[in-house]
Amino acid sequence: MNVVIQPHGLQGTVSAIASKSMAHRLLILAASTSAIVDINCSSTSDDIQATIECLEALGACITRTTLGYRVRGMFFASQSSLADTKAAFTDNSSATGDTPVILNCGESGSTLRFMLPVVAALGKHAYLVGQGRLATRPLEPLYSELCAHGCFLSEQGAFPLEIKGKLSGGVFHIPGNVSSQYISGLLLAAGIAHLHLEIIVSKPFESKSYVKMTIDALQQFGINVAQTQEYDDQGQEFIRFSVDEQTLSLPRQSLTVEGDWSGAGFWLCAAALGNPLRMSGLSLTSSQGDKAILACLAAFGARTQKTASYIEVGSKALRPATLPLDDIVDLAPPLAALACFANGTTKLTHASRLRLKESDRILSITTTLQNMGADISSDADTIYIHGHGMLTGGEVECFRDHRIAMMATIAAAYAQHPTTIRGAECVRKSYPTFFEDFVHLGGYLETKDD
Ligand SMILES: O=C(O)C1=C[C@@H](OP(=O)(O)O)[C@@H](O)[C@H](O)C1
Ligand SMILES: C=C(OP(=O)(O)O)C(=O)O
Repeated sequence: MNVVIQPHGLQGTVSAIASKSMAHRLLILAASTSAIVDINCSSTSDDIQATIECLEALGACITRTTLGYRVRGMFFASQSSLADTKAAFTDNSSATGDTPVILNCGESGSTLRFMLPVVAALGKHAYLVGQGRLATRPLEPLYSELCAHGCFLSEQGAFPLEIKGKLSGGVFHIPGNVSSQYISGLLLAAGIAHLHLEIIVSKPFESKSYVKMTIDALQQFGINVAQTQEYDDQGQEFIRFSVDEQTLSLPRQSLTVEGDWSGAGFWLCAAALGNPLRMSGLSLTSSQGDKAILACLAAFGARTQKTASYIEVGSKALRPATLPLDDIVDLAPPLAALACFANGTTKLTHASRLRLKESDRILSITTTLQNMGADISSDADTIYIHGHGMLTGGEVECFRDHRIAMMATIAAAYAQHPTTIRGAECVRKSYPTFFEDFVHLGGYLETKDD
């Protein structure tokens, strides 16, 4: 799908979609019980759907309800005591059977990096497949650590990726600067398989709030994760996450997937460019690191107002900012778009892991915004946006990357001339209703076939 955006400011109120990061975690945990768990989740996406399909292939049954999802855990048996997930795990021979299952992770890095340890925890034999850039996104050292702890995996870098064996507990070493999803996946696996597991995470530890989200999700299922800060023999600091052998317990009531700060970042940055815009459904006490968008907007000089029921952002004269991305990597696209409209040089630092996403996002951000008239450059770890208070508009590709399509759209609404965005359907990965919300906020859009 190609869309043509005419310059026209956005205004009004929009509700946040559900956090796909939290949806993955709660769905995986609910699916690993012997019970039925209701999860309130106001929206879905291709990535959430990929996780659901993998969990169904592993034996869970997940149906869409008016409020979200009803999950019947993979160890559910009508006669079983709902609380006794551990016994179900041990007794259910089909859970450790050797008949391979095929798990399609779509383009979702989270799904792949969570499913590998989860499948290993279940002792299942599986072939994981996926699309787009997923096969070549890094798996090291999760891959080697799984191999060192009882699993066999086929060669990495291509699909299908076979995994078999049963994950054993022990100590796992993960550097903190490749993907926090390795740590989250292992913690989920420990909760599911009642393992004693320790993860030593070396510094720098980036995207750490995503691990906090995992710990919060596990806590909702009664699993506690201890976290300590320690020093090795050379005096180097590291973080140790430890999980004892614990059994998943069932939440007493239905769970709720909170609003998504990462997707909200696009609308909140747009609000700093023109008319005030309000967002509902976002929690200020969320563990999502991307709630730091409000601090980033303040650094640009935008006006932000927080109330119990909504967040409002309004424009003021924008100034450039220097912002480290290490804990807010998914906010790079909207922040880069916003910086084009400030006068002066914005630096988005600690950006190197952007190269490991659905596209090489340092390349896709700079190319896309350049094609819309931006003065932008990069080196290995920083994006420099030399803002001139305007963009011209133009014609751009999305690199099959949802966050690039959404970045181009908000930038286009405030550019001087129309912008054609090619391949805009990729927003489905995280935010299928993005263009509906854009139109609801007053955006001018035409769809155009090739
Ligand atoms: O755990 C998660 O839900 C995510 C972790 C982050 O990835 P990395 O830790 O690989 O940077 C983030 O970019 C991704 O969109 C979602
Ligand atoms: C990188 C992302 O997700 P994932 O790693 O799950 O593919 C994203 O949503 O921007």
